[in-house]
Amino acid sequence: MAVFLWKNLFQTTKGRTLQQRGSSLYNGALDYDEELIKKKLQQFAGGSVNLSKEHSGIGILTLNNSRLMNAFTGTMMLELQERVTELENWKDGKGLIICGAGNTFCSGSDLNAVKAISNSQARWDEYVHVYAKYLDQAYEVLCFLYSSLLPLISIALVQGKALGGGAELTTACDFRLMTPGSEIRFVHKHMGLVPGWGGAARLVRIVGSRAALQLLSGADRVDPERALRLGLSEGTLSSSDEAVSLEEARAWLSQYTEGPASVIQAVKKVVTAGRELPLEAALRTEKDVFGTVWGGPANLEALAKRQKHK
Ligand SMILES: CCCC(=O)SCCNC(=O)CCNC(=O)[C@H](O)C(C)(C)COP(=O)(O)OP(=O)(O)OC[C@H]1O[C@@H](n2cnc3c(N)ncnc32)[C@H](O)[C@@H]1OP(=O)(O)O
Repeated sequence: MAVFLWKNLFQTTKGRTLQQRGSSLYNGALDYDEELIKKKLQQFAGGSVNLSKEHSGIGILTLNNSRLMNAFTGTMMLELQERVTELENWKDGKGLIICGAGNTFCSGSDLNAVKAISNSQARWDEYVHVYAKYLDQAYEVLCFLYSSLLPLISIALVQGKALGGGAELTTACDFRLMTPGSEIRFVHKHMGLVPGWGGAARLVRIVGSRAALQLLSGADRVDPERALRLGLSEGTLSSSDEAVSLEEARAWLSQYTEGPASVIQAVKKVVTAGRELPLEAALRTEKDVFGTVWGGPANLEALAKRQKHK
């Protein structure tokens, strides 16, 4: 499965940046013009995805669609891709916190968009392609977030509710921190669905297949205590206040992002390779990444200081 996910991801990403990857997983005989599909996604407008890049090397990505509990519209999907591309090109970046505005995380895909697409007078093949693009966009960006191609240590700061695709988004981060009273819930079964943004495969890696099966087949509400027990969350923050919890998440992440960006990014790359690649390829990647830091400025500085580790 790991090999499949990795191959699948890299068949579409190898040698290309997120920005350059225009083609859809669903491209086939009924190939639609990308610009046309983009225009169609733009018809499902609303909300925004905001990025602030802090001097500390931590980026804060905020989903902002308070009217719909931060559900993902078509334009938010497009914006998410743009913001992640910006993060990909951020040389000083070390960490990322993903959170929702209005003190709730994300309620998944915009059900209005899904309904509008299926009710439209569009031809069936056009419907399939627009819907596929919507799904594809989310799937690809979340796979990218989870991969070593974006070498930032990431946290999902779960306040309020993370439902459906919102729960899937939390699994695309390295860590999850939850505020008191918050919940992660894979509600897909109740919608007649299964995860489609890569959330099931990642959940299995995080909590194991038995717990994942329970969470998906029961559409269980996972509160901070259960998430901690399952290893789905790293910790419960002390406050559910929006600003205070963000500050706490920042402080938590800073423990791991202290130091030069080149070294932190290299750490993330070797761990991600170990998580996703077959052993032989992971070992080779590690050797290659080592070569990028060995004799580098941080290494030379440490040698000059005669660093002791007492
Ligand atoms: C592969 C991806 C699969 C998916 O993501 S499928 C989508 C999964 N998500 C859902 O089914 C969420 C359905 N919504 C809910 O359960 C509840 O609205 C929710 C999030 C628990 C919030 O409950 P409350 O706090 O009582 O607030 P509320 O229901 O009055 O919601 C406020 C307004 O937000 C809307 N909303 C919430 N989630 C939405 C969504 N995903 N798409 C579109 N609209 C959504 C909701 O309809 C309501 O709008 P309005 O005030 O009725 O106009």
